[in-house]
Amino acid sequence: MAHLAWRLAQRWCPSSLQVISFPVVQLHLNRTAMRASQKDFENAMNQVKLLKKDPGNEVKLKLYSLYKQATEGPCNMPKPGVFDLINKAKWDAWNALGSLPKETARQNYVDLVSSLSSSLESSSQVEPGTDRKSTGYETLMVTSEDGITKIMLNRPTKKNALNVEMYHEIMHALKAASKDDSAITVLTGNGDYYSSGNDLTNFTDIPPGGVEEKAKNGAILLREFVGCFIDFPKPLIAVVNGPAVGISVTLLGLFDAVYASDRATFHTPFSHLGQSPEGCSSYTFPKIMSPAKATEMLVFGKKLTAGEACAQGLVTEVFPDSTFQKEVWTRLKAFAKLPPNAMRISKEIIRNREKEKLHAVNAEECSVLQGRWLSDECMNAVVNFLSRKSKL
Ligand SMILES: CCCC/C=C/CC(=O)SCCNC(=O)CCNC(=O)[C@H](O)C(C)(C)COP(=O)(O)OP(=O)(O)OC[C@H]1O[C@@H](n2cnc3c(N)ncnc32)[C@H](O)[C@@H]1OP(=O)(O)O
Repeated sequence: MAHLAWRLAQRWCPSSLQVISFPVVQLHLNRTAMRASQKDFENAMNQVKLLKKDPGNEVKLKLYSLYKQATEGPCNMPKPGVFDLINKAKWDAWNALGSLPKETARQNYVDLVSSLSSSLESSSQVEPGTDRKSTGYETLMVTSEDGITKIMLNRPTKKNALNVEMYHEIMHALKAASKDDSAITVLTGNGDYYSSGNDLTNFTDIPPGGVEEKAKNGAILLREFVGCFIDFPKPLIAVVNGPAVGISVTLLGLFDAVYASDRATFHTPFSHLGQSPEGCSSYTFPKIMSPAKATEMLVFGKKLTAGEACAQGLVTEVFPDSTFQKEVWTRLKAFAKLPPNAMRISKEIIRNREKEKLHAVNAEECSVLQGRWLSDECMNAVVNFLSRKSKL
């Protein structure tokens, strides 16, 4: 799915998309007061070809659907099958426009392209070192304020599942946070979930080299991703605002503190999914909570409440959901006032003892998982989820 938008774009803009850093775009899709001419529309199509960076699937689907509506009118494709995910996404986007008039679609397309271009100007005006909100991410909201860089997973309608784009954006945000002037970094989720873990549709975008290549690429991505958490140099704190699943749980063993709402749960259903532990949890969990308790989670998929996770040492402290945000952020702001170099050096001395071991564990876990992703057990579990036969 990650490359869906590129394919979409190339279908109607054959030359490669080259772009801009991409912010949240405020669209007014029903604006009809102005009417874009055919010339404006053609100019906008040419502008899209000049974009330097992938603006993300959701926007590209929007561009695709508006283009189709503007040129062909209401959706006239037969509805693709449930497993034909790419064409289904395109069909859904186009069909959602209903009977929107061609002229309105043309205007909305022009507006969208223009907002993409102007977003480049506004984001480039942000001055480094001041409180700022990053607009360059599609799957995250990143803000830096009061000495705290907050990385918020921002796919609430998908329970903050980590798609390929989000893995890359988190790595990018962590690298930026490691160099910015904030004292601490926080990872949290937008909406009711902290994260539902790996986006299971990641398994559907099969490259020309087939499932073996897919599994190999997944293992490379995962190793690099987890490596960023192992090496992160500043205090890294998880603010677990709701349920956490899979990799969003295992990674907690690499954080320096974990604060959870009493609404949060912690679930690693790897055996149910035909998979195996990652995020260094095969090493960190037995150390944190005892081998037997780790086995209950990682092998038998026992879901823990926030209270249980705290009793077992995975969570630092639990707060009532009604006061969670207020209490946690008050505390984090106080932490962020501590001398940043001292905090960094203290973290370094704690982490350095374990770093080599953690990287070795990470490599081994990724290699084992690469094999699991090719197993019938895993493939059946993914197909069951995608065909909505099973949920956790
Ligand atoms: C390359 C690196 C790989 C690293 C590997 C990591 C391993 C893991 O992380 S394993 C964990 C994988 N996660 C799951 O198995 C969770 C699957 N999701 C669910 O079981 C349920 O969605 C839920 C229990 C989390 C929530 O159920 P609920 O009924 O409240 O909401 P839904 O209607 O199911 O979800 C809303 C919406 O979000 C989509 N979605 C949620 N989680 C995922 C996910 N992990 N992958 C893909 N999509 C997900 C769900 O399909 C719904 O989408 P639609 O509204 O479009 O139907």
